[in-house]
Amino acid sequence: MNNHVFQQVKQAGVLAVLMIDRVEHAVPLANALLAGGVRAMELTLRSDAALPALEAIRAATPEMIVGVGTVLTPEQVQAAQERGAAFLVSPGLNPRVLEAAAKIDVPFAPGIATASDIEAALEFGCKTLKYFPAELLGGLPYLRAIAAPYAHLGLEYIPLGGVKQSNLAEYLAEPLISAVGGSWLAPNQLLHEGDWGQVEDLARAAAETVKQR
Ligand SMILES: O=C(O)C(=O)C[C@H](O)[C@H](O)COP(=O)(O)O
Repeated sequence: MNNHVFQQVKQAGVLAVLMIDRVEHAVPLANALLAGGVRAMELTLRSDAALPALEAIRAATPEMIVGVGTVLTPEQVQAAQERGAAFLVSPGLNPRVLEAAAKIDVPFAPGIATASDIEAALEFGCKTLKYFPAELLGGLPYLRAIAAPYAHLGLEYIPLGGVKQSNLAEYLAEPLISAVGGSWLAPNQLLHEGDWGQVEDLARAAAETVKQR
């Protein structure tokens, strides 16, 4: 599977995970993240606004790397790719969905929580995997344990779920970690209040931590 976009996500270091329910929030939000130094984001398909938001962000801020998350069906793979998603992510691993992504060569990071999940992902050539829900599964000690047998394969992981500014540096210091994702960068409350200044501040703090990597 086509994995080069994940090298760009790795360089970005952090991935802002967003639940956008109003398309008009999309561009100011992307601008605030970029102003703070965060240049990768994932729009989750949990609302109808996600795909129109993707189009709006791509048109207004081409420098932002925009992926789509919560991709649960082959139809969603197609729809996200048609609108220009740079990469796709899912909470779990669905072979039908991965097959659809492989067919059209769109980079996909499936969710993994066990060694069996990692092996299923390998079947589809995925090299960057989403470790979800990272903190509840046991954080880095658990990831190191399940990743160890596959160390020679060069897999990299994006932890999501319970990661925030306070544990960001710890995750980024681990060589298995490609980039770190989470919703802490753009909490729903700030979106609803349109507090883009605060989003920019959160992004700046995260970007500073990435620089010290
Ligand atoms: O549905 C998906 O595809 C997702 O990406 C889910 C997110 O990974 C988590 O919701 C992020 O977890 P928090 O940062 O703890 O809020």
